[in-house]
Amino acid sequence: MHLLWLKRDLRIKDHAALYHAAKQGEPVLPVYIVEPDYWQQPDTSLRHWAFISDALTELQHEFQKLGQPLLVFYGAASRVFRDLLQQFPISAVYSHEETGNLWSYQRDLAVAKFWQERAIPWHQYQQFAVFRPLANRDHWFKQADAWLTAPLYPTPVSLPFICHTNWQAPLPWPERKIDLVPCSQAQRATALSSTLNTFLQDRVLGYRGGISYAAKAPHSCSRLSPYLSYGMLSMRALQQESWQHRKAATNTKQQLGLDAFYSRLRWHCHFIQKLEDEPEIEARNMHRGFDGLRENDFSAEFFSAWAKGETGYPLIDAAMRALRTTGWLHFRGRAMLVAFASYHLWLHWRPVALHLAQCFVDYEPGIHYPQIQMQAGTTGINPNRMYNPVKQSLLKDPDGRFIRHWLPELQHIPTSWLHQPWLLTKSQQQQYGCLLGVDYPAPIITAERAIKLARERLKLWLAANRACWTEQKKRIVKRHASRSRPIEQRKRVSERQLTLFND
Ligand SMILES: Cc1cc2nc3c(=O)[nH]c(=O)nc-3n(C[C@H](O)[C@H](O)[C@H](O)COP(=O)(O)OP(=O)(O)OC[C@H]3O[C@@H](n4cnc5c(N)ncnc54)[C@H](O)[C@@H]3O)c2cc1C
Repeated sequence: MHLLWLKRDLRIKDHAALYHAAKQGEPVLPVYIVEPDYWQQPDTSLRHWAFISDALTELQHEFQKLGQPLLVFYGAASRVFRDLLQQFPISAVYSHEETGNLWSYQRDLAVAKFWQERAIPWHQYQQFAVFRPLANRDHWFKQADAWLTAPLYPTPVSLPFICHTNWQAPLPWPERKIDLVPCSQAQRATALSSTLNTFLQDRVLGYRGGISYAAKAPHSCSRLSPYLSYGMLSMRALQQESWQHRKAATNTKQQLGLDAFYSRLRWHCHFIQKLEDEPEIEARNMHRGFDGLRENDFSAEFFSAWAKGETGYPLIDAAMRALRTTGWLHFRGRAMLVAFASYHLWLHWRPVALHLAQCFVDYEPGIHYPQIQMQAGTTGINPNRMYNPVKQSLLKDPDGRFIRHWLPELQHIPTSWLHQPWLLTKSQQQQYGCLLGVDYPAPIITAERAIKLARERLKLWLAANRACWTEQKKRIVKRHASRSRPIEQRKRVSERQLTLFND
């Protein structure tokens, strides 16, 4: 009998591990494990669980139709496997490779040892264009193309029955000592097909012009991230389906939208490959030359204001409060929150990353940590993007729709003052029903002064640490930078990530 271990791959379509486990007609036992230790990690939250538990319910319907229901166990993976071995004649284990957090990396090492000691093979398959191991990035684009355009894995038509299921919805919630307040408007796992269909058929028309505008983004973006993060949707299947739509598209807006979407999808695997190649970047600066830069300056007061959406900068606060309520934020909003925390507030990226990881329903470690480091300026290969919070506000929420929605206390302030409410006189504040420091915070820092200070700090730091700089940078480019041709064939090496901001 084959054991199918489901992790962040909660689907049956284009499922390499299921396909291989079932292809000889051998009985397959599908198992999901809720690991209590995992749910104590500081980058997890019950928002993730709310989505996963619905996804498991959906998946159960699929497995029941195939003939063998899904089993769910609570406990440490090795302990669950030990118990299963006593009940079932398991001859091999099948799963997808997981590029998770440091905890799941260590867990997988322990699990590998467990099966090895029992001489039971554990077959792991790629679920993204992420290669294990990858010597360097010279040929990654080509390899990724080949992988993403390869045929999808067929789904078995049926599975031999082994045993009845051991659970029914709703599954018990894992325990967590401290957690965020629940997310009242989160995306649901049950909405996958409507999200995908409305996007490809209609919402993609607004993708190109809408994804960076705070008020338009929730509708214009695909909103497929949580389905990709927990593997309800296969990345390869999505790429191929969107490509088919692109080929059939006759409307220019639709073509441009699908082109932009298709290129964004590419960044998914590109970023996950970074964490796969260097799992330590979850906790350490990608460029070690930045070690020590911000560690000793952490302000708990600034962090708390930022994390609650109470900095006094309307666009920043609206973005954080939207995220806390919905569990989602568009790319530009995420980048801006990290940049503001890193440069204006001079906070180290690690606590910032953990807070956001808990907030995002779509938390995907492989995208999250490399993106956080990029926005915090610790990769050594990306430009420092210090967003001006007022300029961004005027550009990306010009009529203040997003700000007014998420900061109702600013509702009656005219648009001309909305982006900088601190410029209102006392009597204007009274007139518009919003007293600064009472109804809405006064700015916790002065943006211009904070950025000047950040620039000076960086300049001094770079001057003092120049010696180790170039060697480190070369190492990072070789290991992590995207390129369509090998380094030797290029005149100038630059991170193509820049294209992410051309919208
Ligand atoms: C600091 C920071 C942290 C982030 N953390 C996460 C995370 O934990 N999980 C996550 O899925 N995304 C993360 N992103 C990337 C991006 O913001 C989200 O993928 C996107 O906003 C999700 O919404 P969507 O599915 O509607 O995106 P769309 O614009 O519709 O894009 C479709 C898909 O392409 C991929 N994608 C899009 N943009 C990027 C990008 N810049 N980098 C990598 N992949 C991308 C995602 O899989 C996304 O679902 C982060 C970005 C930043 C700046």
